[in-house]
Amino acid sequence: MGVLYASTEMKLVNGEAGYLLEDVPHLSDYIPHLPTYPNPLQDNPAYSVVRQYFVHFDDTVPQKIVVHKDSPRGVHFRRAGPRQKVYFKSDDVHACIVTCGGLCPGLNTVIREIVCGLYHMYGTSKVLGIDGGYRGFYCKNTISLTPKIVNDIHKRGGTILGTSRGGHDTTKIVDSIEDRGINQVYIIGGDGTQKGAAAIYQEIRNRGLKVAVAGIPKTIDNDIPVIDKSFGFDTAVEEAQRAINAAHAEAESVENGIGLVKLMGRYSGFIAMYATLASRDVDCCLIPESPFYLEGKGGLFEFIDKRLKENGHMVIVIAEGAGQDLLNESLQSIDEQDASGNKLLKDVGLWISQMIKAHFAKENKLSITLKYIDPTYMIRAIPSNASDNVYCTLLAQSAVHGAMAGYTGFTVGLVNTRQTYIPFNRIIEKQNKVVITDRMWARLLSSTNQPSFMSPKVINEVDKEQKPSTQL
Ligand SMILES: Nc1ncnc2c1ncn2[C@@H]1O[C@H](COP(=O)(O)OP(=O)(O)OP(=O)(O)O)[C@@H](O)[C@H]1O
Ligand SMILES: O=P(O)(O)OC[C@H]1O[C@](O)(CO)[C@@H](O)[C@@H]1O
Ligand SMILES: [Mg+2]
Repeated sequence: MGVLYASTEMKLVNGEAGYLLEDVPHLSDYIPHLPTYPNPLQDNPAYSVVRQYFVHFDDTVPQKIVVHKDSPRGVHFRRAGPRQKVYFKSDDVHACIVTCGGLCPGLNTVIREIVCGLYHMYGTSKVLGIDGGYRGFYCKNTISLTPKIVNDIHKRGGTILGTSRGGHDTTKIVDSIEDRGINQVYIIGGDGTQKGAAAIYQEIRNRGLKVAVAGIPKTIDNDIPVIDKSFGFDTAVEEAQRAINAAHAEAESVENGIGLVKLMGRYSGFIAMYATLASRDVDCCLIPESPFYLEGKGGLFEFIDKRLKENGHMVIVIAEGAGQDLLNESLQSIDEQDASGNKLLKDVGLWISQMIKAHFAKENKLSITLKYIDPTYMIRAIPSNASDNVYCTLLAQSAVHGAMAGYTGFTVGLVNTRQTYIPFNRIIEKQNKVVITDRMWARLLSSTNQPSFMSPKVINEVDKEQKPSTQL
């Protein structure tokens, strides 16, 4: 195998038959002669029964699992898990955990399992919670975290540490890490947070500090690339069913009833798409990736008219980022941003409700009853469900194993159902989006029987722009 360092950030390892490992940085890449220690897990009775508990140094996971007989082996990521040797003595570990960005089911579970993993698996006893996101590093007091303190936090929604947008000041954050003597930093957050984590890792490396930086990707939007799915997504989709059920009951119970549900998803329509596929009561799903129009032949109004005539009621699910171009045209408003620089969206649910009502009221076309349900924050402020709880536990443990083994500048994530370490660069280079020329969107169209609202010419253009997304 040949090792290729394309830059200080990318660590590529070439192998035979087109094998490529997109490796993660290691503390020993920039600090020579680091001592190693036997992994304390080898004496842990809980794990002693497992044959080959430690992950082999050469274990990697392929990004693509569908291959042809002569395909190159392609991109691989380092398999996550405990290593035979660790780079920190248990007593020397001084870890911290921070949560940033919007809420997501499972945040507290990840916090709990990092703390318990560090204490119970590695015998460490110094873990700090950073209060209120990135700015908490330099303008707030820290919170001491012990297994007792975090014992039942996984049953609560939100984050016990608090969170925020904006306030990322790399120099001040790394000064604070250095001043406090922190040597493992666990950063839980979405795409913006992972960009911030990459900047912190780079500054730590520039200063030559023995500090491991591990990212744990969180977002209900599922807009983080490479990974199979982000934690909290399943819980959010499940909770969205309650809103869709309510919309369906309301619509079904009156003549020409329309139930309209707006779901989160700023740039990616995964929640709307999966909630629609799961429910089977939805007649039309609108997402940011699939443009649509209202008036005229093949437009949304024509479809509503048709469905009401066929069924007497209908349910529409709209992602909050859908149709923003139409909304901006119609309201002629200016763009606003939140503290992190994310575009602040107009309420497309309210707008489209008004447009639909106005359309059918015009010339007394049809008497409709429209109920608009906006469960926005309800789907993300809840505790994680059972499957997300298990997922969060594995992610947290993988992050702890990785940092203890001296890896840094990585995000943990599931790739083809295996826990892996992915370099920050790959995680932050683009956003994961629904690819509307993929099979999944076709499945949705065939389940709702809605039109694609797009001409073949537009589909071709979209095809050129979009590459296949991460499979869920
Ligand atoms: N390019 C960047 N460089 C450094 N820090 C960033 C960058 N983008 C965002 N951040 C910081 O990351 C934190 C979270 O970012 P953001 O508000 O975009 O949420 P997020 O992590 O993307 O989560 P979500 O969008 O899912 O709620 C903020 O404190 C923000 O200042
Ligand atoms: O209102 P807030 O907290 O800024 O967050 C809203 C955004 O956060 C997300 O939930 C992602 O975390 C998006 O779906 C949504 O657009
Ligand atoms: Mg984001």
